[in-house]
Amino acid sequence: MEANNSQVNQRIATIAAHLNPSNNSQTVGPLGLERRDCRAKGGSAGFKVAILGAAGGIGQPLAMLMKMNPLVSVLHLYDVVNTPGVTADISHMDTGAVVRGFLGQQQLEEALIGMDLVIIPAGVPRKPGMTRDDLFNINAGIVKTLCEGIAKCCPKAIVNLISNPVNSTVPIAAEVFKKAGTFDPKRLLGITMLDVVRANTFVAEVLGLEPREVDVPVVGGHAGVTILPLLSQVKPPCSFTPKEIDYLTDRIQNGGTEVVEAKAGAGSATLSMAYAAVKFADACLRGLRGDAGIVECAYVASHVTELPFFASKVRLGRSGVEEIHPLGLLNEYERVGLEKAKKELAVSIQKGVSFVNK
Ligand SMILES: NC(=O)c1ccc[n+]([C@@H]2O[C@H](COP(=O)([O-])OP(=O)(O)OC[C@H]3O[C@@H](n4cnc5c(N)ncnc54)[C@H](O)[C@@H]3O)[C@@H](O)[C@H]2O)c1
Ligand SMILES: O=C(O)C[C@H](O)C(=O)O
Repeated sequence: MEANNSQVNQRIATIAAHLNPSNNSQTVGPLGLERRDCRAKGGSAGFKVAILGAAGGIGQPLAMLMKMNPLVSVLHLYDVVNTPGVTADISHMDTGAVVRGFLGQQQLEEALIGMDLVIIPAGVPRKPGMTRDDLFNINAGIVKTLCEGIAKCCPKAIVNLISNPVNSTVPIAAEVFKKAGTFDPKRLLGITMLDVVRANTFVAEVLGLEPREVDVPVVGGHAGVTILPLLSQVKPPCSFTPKEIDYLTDRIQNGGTEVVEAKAGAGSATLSMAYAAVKFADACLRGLRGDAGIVECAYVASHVTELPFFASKVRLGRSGVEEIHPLGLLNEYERVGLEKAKKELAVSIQKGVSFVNK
């Protein structure tokens, strides 16, 4: 039976009310039901994940991919702009996760309460000619504020920190958590997965292999010479000529700059970063679920070197980082690279620590 005009108008009005971006709290749904209640009925068992910076270049595709992840039951999208639109859009995807949007500082705490995993891509990206460290002045404060919220509202959450400069923002987060008395080194992970994703891609290209068959450990940090691919430890085992090693090391270390220059002022890697972030977040969630043998590279509080933070392979489990793998045997080329990486990392770490304790 076809609906008459007034029924159609009524339905349109209901849908419009449902989508009204000014109603940011998004509680009233069709049929007068609490939107969260009616949505939650279709929700799946799983983990609660918040994305901070969800309306950005990384945040949007990251939110879309996390909405597709069957391990996620609740997805909170927080940003200082545009979350009502992004939330309305993503919430129409017919996957299990219940999506809720939060806009502005006054809704940060609500966005964080009860979260199992918090992913942070909030902050400004590079433009051509800038280093990641040039982002410090803006992003340090953003990360500090967001981490204060995490310490208060979900101190047990696993934190995946994407905002640059990662080499300094992870120490900032650690200092904030230490001040709040909530620091758990197992639960704070700086995301260096994009370096691994790039390394797998570039190495596969050189070897003529399918990238998903390739596993390249990338250790150190996430900027320039601190990005140290261990080409002697590539799986499947293989060898490279000195020229190939120079080419691959340079391309992996400068992959971010390659994208920044290609985007010519329109930002840095967003799509490949969202892919890498989801790959890493999924590994964290599988670890939380209790899956065995989940090993990925991340920048964490570490005793692998004399530095307090270092990226290396870590085993993920129910409590986050359950084991930090040693670097293994390095060749001379990698030992020289390691010394350069440590020198730069020490400065970046100290800069982050001093920012919080100034
Ligand atoms: N770790 C990595 O491998 C990696 C890779 C790519 C980019 N990044 C970094 O990720 C960050 C984000 O990059 P992008 O391309 O998505 O930038 P973007 O500008 O497109 O998006 C950033 C988002 O953060 C939001 N934001 C700003 N201040 C905020 C605050 N106080 N609270 C919450 N949200 C806030 C902005 O509104 C924006 O929506 C940059 O710092 C970039 O350098 C890291
Ligand atoms: O290069 C950047 O500024 C963004 C990111 O760190 C990347 O590696 O792509």
